[in-house]
Order: sequence, then structure tokens, then C-alpha cells
Amino acid sequence: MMMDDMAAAAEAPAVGGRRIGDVILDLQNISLRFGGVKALTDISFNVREHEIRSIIGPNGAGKSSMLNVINGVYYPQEGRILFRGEERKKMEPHMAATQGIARTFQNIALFKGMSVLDNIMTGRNLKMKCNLLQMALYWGAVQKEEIAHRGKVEEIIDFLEIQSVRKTPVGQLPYGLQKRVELGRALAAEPSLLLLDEPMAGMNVEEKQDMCRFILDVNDQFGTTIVLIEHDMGVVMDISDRVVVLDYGKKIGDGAPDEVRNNEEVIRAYLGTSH
Ligand SMILES: Nc1ncnc2c1ncn2[C@@H]1O[C@H](COP(=O)(O)OP(=O)(O)OP(=O)(O)O)[C@@H](O)[C@H]1O
Repeated sequence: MMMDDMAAAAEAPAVGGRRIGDVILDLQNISLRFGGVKALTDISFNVREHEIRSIIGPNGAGKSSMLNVINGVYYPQEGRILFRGEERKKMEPHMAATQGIARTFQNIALFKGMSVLDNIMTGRNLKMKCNLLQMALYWGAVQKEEIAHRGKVEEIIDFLEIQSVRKTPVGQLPYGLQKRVELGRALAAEPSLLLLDEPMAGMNVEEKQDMCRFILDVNDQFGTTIVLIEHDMGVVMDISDRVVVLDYGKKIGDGAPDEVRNNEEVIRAYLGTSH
């Protein structure tokens, strides 16, 4: 092994069978304000390729705001964002999607009257090449493309073990399965960075276990980097490679689950809260 490779290997720990790679997202001194409200103050942390990186903190700590900064929904007043080494200038959410960043939401955002399959298909929109004119002129090509996309969607349906409900309107499914469909829609975009906003909120123990397994499988089998907001500490400590802790918009902890668990400031922030 060359010296450079050895240095890189030392920096990039192997977790399970996975190799954590280079930094792909680097957030430097991010501050975000809404009028007089300081949602985020001088926050820096990074995300490495293939890792599961969790953001935790009490209510109102700034977790969703941080996810929205990563996603390009909010642009911070201060700080730098580097994605794959390139500094990000002002951007729109669809630009994040074209860069390979997908997300799920705290509250399910699916078309309730549409089937599971069609909902997941909406996640392929960006991948579709045919425009309206081509649709009118080259029906054969459009059909071919549609078949390819459906194939991909069927793969995701198999992966998430929801074959039996593929034609069911999403609104008729139990909550846990709806959350799984939402994950499927995000996966349909074949993201390299997947942002999950409380994927286990409101789930029972069994549903949480299933969701944990799927998150780990996505990370493992597709190599997807995952940034996760989650309130369930057991889950966070179990599945994360590294955890960043926010409190009142400030970073109070950052590191491996064990480090964070034993951090005095983190323990103090959580005392007296329901988390
Ligand atoms: N669009 C907005 N306009 C004004 N204030 C906002 C907006 N979004 C968030 N805030 C404020 O920013 C702060 C951080 O909120 P944020 O939703 O990011 O916290 P959170 O950690 O995700 O909380 P929760 O766990 O309750 O979802 C809060 O004081 C919140 O009221």
C-alpha cells in the first residue's frame, strides 16, 4: 500500500463491510436566520461518502432547517457549502435533485389517491428524457423509456418488499407502509445522498425495525450516503456512523455514537426533554 493510500485508509474507517469514503458534503460556519430568529448559528460539520450521518437535538434545535440548507430550500446568510469539492452558489431545490440529492419529509408527502407504483414513479421524473414534443412525435421511444423506468420502479418495490400493495392507493395503507413508499419514491431518483427527515416518527416498534433494516440495506447495497434526522435515540445510536448534535441552533456535539452519548453538554441538553 502506498503512503497516501495508508493515510486515506486511516482516515476512512470501515464500518461493517462498508468503506467510509472522502468528504462529499462540507458545511462550513453556516448561519441561517428567519427575521430575528436564529435557526442556525455558525455550524460546521461534514458528511463522508457511504456514511450514515445523523442530526439530533431537542425540538426547535434547527435540525429541519439544516436539512433544508443541504437540500437547497434555504440559503444561509453566512457560511460555505461544498458538495463534492465544489462550492455551492445560490441554488433551488430542483438543483439539489439534479446533483443526486433526494429527501423524504417529516409529514408524508405522497399522492394519497395514487397507487404505490405511480407514487414511486413520480420519483423518476428527473430521469425521464422525453419532453412533451418528443412524446407527441415519437411514441415508440416514449414507450420504451416508460418501460425502462417501470422496471427500475419494480426493482425498488421488490427491494422494499411492497409487491403485494403495488396497485393499492397509498392513502389506504397503514402509516408505516406509507413511510416506506416515501422512501421508495426518494430511491427512485437513484440519489447518491439521501436526506431522511424523521423516517421513523409515529411508527410502532416493528415498523421501526423494518425501516432501520431498509435504511441499512439502502446504505449497504446501493452505497447511498444518508443524512438522517431522528428522535429515537436507540435507533440513532444503533445505525449511525457519526452523529451531530444541535441545540438552540448551535452545534454542541459531533462524533461517533459513543462519543456523543458521553458528551456532558449533550447529556445536559437532553435532561428534562422528552427525547
Ligand atoms: N420558515 C421559518 N420561518 C421562521 N422561523 C422558522 C422557520 N423554520 C424554522 N424556524 C425556526 O427556526 C428554529 C429551528 O427550527 P427547526 O424546525 O429547524 O427545528 P427542529 O430541530 O427541526 O425542530 P423539530 O424537532 O420540532 O422539528 C425554530 O425556532 C423555528 O421556529
